[in-house]
This record gives sequence, structure tokens and C-alpha cells, in this order.
Amino acid sequence: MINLTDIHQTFNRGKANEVKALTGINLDINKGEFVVIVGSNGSGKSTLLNMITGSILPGQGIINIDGENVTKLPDYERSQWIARVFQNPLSGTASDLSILDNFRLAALRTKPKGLNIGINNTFIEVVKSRIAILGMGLENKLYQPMGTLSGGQRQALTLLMSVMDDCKILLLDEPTAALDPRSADIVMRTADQLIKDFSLTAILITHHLKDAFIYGNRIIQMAEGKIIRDIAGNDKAELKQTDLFEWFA
Ligand SMILES: Nc1ncnc2c1ncn2[C@@H]1O[C@H](COP(=O)(O)OP(=O)(O)OP(=O)(O)O)[C@@H](O)[C@H]1O
Repeated sequence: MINLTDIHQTFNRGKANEVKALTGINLDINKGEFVVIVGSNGSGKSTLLNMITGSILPGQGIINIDGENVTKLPDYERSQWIARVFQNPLSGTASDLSILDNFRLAALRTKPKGLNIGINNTFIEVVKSRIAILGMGLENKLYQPMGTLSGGQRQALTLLMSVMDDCKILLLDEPTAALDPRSADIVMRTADQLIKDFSLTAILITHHLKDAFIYGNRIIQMAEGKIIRDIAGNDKAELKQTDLFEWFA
């Protein structure tokens, strides 16, 4: 589903502040895999996600998504496959619009320009039933502006919105970093459920080793722009939480 071949990325090349952010990344992620990426600050995790979304084009290497060479495609042309949830709950939603209008926009995200989706009863029922999964009572606040909700509520809705438009790949870039423990737990459990229900291919970046232990069927550790561990399937299931702590000792 996602294939990265010999990806290199150097920022500020030739200057005193040159940074080799990625140095020869080779990574194949199969359809339906849920990959968790851990690594110290500055190890290249976000740069790797930016390569996949196309918000940064690689200095060297090849990127394929769904069998198509997308190496030179900018992010807006890759959005047909990819939805991304950021750390900041404010970045995924429009504050002034209602919950329902945000969902309408989300459903249009990958559709051709000019297409319109009316808010009819069928659409409202679909949105209500999706939101009810959260158990936050937000299905009764469809006409409330998004800006009046808490960070946790917005992040949970951002996740739901990401599956309104048939995206295939969900990228979660520290989605719970700004949330209290209870909201973080709801957001992570919702993400896990959506990934399973919609058979999504997913990547989660997290500094929470407990989440890295609980979620996903493959775990990758990055250091200094490289993948230094890649553990999948039964081997991941057999890891102990203490093993992960030892990786960072
Ligand atoms: N646009 C940029 N310009 C210059 N340097 C950058 C840029 N983006 C990232 N870097 C540098 O590249 C390196 C990798 O950064 P990246 O954000 O990918 O790390 P990370 O593993 O996601 O870190 P964190 O856990 O702190 O979010 C860092 O040294 C960072 O300062």
C-alpha cells in the first residue's frame, strides 16, 4: 500500500545548520497494517509522515502509494488516499462551522470540485450514528459550532471526519499529545476501532509507550533518520511494555 525506497531528506543543505533528517529509509507497509512509530525527539518521525503525505517532497528516493509512483505529487493530489490527524485539535476542524457542516466538508474532501453534498435526512442520520459511537453525546449537538467544543471532543470528531470520504490511509501524528488522559484514551480507542471497521492502513506516531504497546500490529523505532527496529505480527504481540522502555534506556 505504501512503499518507500531509499528516502533521504536533508534540510539546510550545505549550511551550518544542515540536518540529515532521513538517511536511507526503506519501508513497505501492507494494506490494513497499523504501524506505530516511536523514536526520540528529532529522529525523523514527522518528516517521514510528511514524505508520505507529500507536504515535503524527498531529496532522494521513490514513494509509491497504492501501486502508483507519487514521488513528485504534492499533498493535495495525494489526499484521495490519505487523511491526517495532527497533535493540535484545532487543525482538523473549522471553528466557526457547526459539527454537521464540518462533516459535510469532510465528505466532500476528495470529491471533484463543484460537487455538492446537501444536508438531507439520510446524511444527518449517517453523521449522528457515526458520532454516537464516541459516547460523548455529541450527536445531539450537530448544530453547535465546532469552536465551542473541548480539544478532546474536536480530536475525536476529526478522526470520525477522516473516514467520511473513503480515505484508505490514516496518519496519526501524536493525536493525543494535547489531551487529558481520559480524552486521549477515547481518541485512541476510537482510532483503533475505525482502523478495524474501515480496514484502513494506518500509521501512528506517539511518545506514549503504553499506546505503542497496546495499539497496532507493527512497531518501528527510529533514531537519527533511520529505522533501527521493525517488529510485526506475533513478534509485536509478544513484546512486553518493559521491552519498549528498555529501547529508550
Ligand atoms: N522544515 C525543516 N527545516 C529544517 N529542519 C527541519 C525541518 N523539519 C524538521 N527538521 C529537523 O529534522 C530533524 C527531524 O525532525 P522531525 O520533526 O522529523 O523529528 P521527530 O522525530 O518527528 O521529532 P519530535 O518527536 O520532536 O516531533 C530534526 O532535527 C528537525 O529539527
